[in-house]
Amino acid sequence: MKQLVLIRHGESAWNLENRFTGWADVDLTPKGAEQALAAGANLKKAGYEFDIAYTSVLRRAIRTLWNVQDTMDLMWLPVVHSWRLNERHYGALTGLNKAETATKYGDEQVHIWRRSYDVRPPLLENEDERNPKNDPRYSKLNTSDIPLGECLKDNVERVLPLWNESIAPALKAGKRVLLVAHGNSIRSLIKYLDQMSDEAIMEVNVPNGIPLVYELDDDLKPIQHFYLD
Ligand SMILES: O=C(O)[C@@H](CO)OP(=O)(O)O
Repeated sequence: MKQLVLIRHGESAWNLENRFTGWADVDLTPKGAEQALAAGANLKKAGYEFDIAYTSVLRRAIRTLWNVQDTMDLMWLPVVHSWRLNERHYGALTGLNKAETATKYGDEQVHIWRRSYDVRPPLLENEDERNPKNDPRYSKLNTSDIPLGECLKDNVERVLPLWNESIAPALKAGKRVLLVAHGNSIRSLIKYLDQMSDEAIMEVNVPNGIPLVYELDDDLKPIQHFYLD
């Protein structure tokens, strides 16, 4: 049996302020940091061990991983940081308050932006200071890989190369994998693993800081999955 544990980062400052976050690099709240410590404690208590960890290049996921590693006495664990695990890029909505945006554009429009599979949010202008090309951590990416706004479909297409080229081979080699990422990058993996329809995946909400354990067979087909709460 192959073991994959997915954790969405703990509560972030913009989760608390109800703002569209995407690639904005906001930190955890004190509650989010506690959620991450509790996730590590629960994994340790249940006897989980890991050989490698994957996370995004955003601090709310990285700090969540650090807290899990610290609690589990696994600070030595090899860690792969990949932009492919970043949250879905929220385009021009990044930083706006979700409730205020719903008042301005209507609940239905905001629901489409948040939960339709293949409708992108309004894109960033190329010159916008929030364009990831201005951020050194993305300087080595091809311009065509740098998003100005993504729907979940785009996120799935971004995550799968990392799955195919690195995560799946690690699992097949018997490594126990811990992956700490974001609501939509984890949704992308769940959709792929459980072969969910474009509609069904949009109903899945991944809670902050609760380990989601996947037990996989040798072909990486899920045997079962459950939250470790
Ligand atoms: O703001 C975001 O980046 C995400 C996750 O918090 O929000 P949503 O629930 O709309 O996917």
